[in-house]
Amino acid sequence: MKEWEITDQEIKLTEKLLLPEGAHFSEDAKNVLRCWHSTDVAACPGSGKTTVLLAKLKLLADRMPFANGAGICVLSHTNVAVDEIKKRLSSYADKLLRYPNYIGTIQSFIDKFVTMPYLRNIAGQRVQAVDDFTYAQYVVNQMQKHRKYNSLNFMIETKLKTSTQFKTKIEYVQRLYIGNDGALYMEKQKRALAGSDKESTKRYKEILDNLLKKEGIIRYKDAYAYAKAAVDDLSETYTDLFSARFKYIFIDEYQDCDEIQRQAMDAIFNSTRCTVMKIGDSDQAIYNSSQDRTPDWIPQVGFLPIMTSNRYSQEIADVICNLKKDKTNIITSVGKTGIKPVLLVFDTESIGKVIGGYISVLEKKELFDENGIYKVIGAVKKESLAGLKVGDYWSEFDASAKKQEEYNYWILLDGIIVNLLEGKLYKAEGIVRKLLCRIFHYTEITNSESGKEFSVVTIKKFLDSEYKDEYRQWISELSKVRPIDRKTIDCLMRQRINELFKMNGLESDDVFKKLPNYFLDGDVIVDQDKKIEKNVFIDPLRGRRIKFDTVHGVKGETHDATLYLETEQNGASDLSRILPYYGIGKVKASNLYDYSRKLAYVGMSRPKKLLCVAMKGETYEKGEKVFVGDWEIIDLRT
Ligand SMILES: Nc1ncnc2c1ncn2[C@@H]1O[C@H](COP(=O)(O)OP(=O)(O)OP(=O)(O)O)[C@@H](O)[C@H]1O
Repeated sequence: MKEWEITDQEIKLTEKLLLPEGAHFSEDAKNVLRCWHSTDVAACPGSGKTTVLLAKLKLLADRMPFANGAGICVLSHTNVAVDEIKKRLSSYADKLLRYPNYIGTIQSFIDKFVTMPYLRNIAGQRVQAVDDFTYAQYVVNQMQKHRKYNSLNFMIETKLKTSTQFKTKIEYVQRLYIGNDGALYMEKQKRALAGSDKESTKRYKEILDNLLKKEGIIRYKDAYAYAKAAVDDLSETYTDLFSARFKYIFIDEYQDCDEIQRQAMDAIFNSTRCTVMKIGDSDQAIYNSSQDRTPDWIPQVGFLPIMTSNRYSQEIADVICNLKKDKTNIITSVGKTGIKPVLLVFDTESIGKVIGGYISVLEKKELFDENGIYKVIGAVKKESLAGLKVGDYWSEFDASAKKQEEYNYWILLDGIIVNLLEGKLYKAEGIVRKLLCRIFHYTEITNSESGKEFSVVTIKKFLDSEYKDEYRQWISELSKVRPIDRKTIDCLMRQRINELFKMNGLESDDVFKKLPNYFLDGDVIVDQDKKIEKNVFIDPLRGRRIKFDTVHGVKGETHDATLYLETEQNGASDLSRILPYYGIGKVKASNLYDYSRKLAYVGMSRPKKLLCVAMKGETYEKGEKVFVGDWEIIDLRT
């Protein structure tokens, strides 16, 4: 790899392009900018990791094209890299986003270049991953079609007779799986249903094998296991191609990679032949669930640190550093501002005052920039979960808010195409249901059972009871149709949607004629910043736009002010679970403690100017002494 020489003048130009007026890169950030060999970069929230990555991309873009047609590869967990390039490096976007460069998500990269080629090789055809239900339908079909599966069929029927949990064979089959020991298991049961050498187990495996080789389908749940096998199967000749095509590889948010993703990255990219830079912060690993056992990322010896945070004040840094695993101090370039973090203490009677309390604090601290970013965030939003959640603080919060892309046919269609190309039929099918929900909405067809509009969940039940075979056939066709492009998929979708309406006697003419123009507008470009304005509270005092979101939703963002809401999961609150990191009580065995610590660390490190935390009275009373001095306490109970 070439160790590029970066002049001071170039750094100055990059600062001008990417940093706020008059700001400079710190010395440790400059070290990263000047480093062109493989290394890990570890840094705290707000240290400018994303900005440094963009700066490196700009420096590389200035040097493109590279010798031998080589390119760069930028991987992350969301498409944020692409969005940031478009927003902050717009004049370089064309150059950076085109071949031979690859910028996208880690999972798509692995699916596209590792898992799917492996499966295609085994199956001799393109493979699609389907949902559990569809897969079980295929399994049951096979069992009933061929006599050799009689013993397996008989075993399942016998078990089903005594089962109180399952009513149908499909429900039962959905829960079957082959364990690591090769035996046949039922989910959540410790004892195998049949050992690995038993006839029914062998036949079950045979069906899975047939479905892969003859039908070209796998269950998406099993894709992970296939990825594992695919990584082990990678040949040197194949990985050599990657080292030749990509000379500079940046893996952002590396802490969020799971075991397989880490193995895949190491197997694909040879860090002695190309520059592999892993950038991350192990304290911000929240992408994998609290059940995930992937060990924390430990940056390799000789890693480059970026120690100074450019986002928040020293007062905020001093209260969040206890949430770091090593609890070391965070130095800030902003220094002390005189604004302490604010704790809003409430109880059941006063929970309704929390948002008003936040607005009063914004007012008191004179934060009323009309372009300011004011957010309210919490870890738990799901309405079906018991316990405190974001919606309890604001009754109009909609946990299922739709994105703008759901309001345009072509964007939904492109989603179907992308997922089919990646072999994710189960995701494509989910989008087909979204699309049907929109069309039912515009044609004013509601669910006759409830009288309400269909949701992606209720429409599944409806399709299943009214059009089971037709819908299955439709989805199966989607997985087989070629080529997978706009024209073909559009044609198939229009035909099937019209058939569905005709069958139901809902519409005899072309239903697309009834859809609004904006829904069918082919020129819509989704702007991530202009998602439908759901979950925005317009404050009546100054008209500030206060956006409600989850902690996951604001990862990587910078706000002017953030209100972090206490929420509950599995019978306890996230804030009570972080008290031990401040010396109150002990960290218990549950992974939820460490997960809550990281969630709070990510959420509370978003604001530039003001951090507010809404805490229940009982949690506050347990940890009262922690807050004395460092926090301004506002008791809403009085
Ligand atoms: N050297 C700098 N001087 C001043 N401001 C900076 C500097 N570097 C970055 N910033 C600003 O600091 C904020 C945080 O930067 P950035 O989002 O790149 O940090 P990050 O390390 O990626 O954060 P996180 O880990 O929390 O996602 C942004 O508003 C950015 O514009």
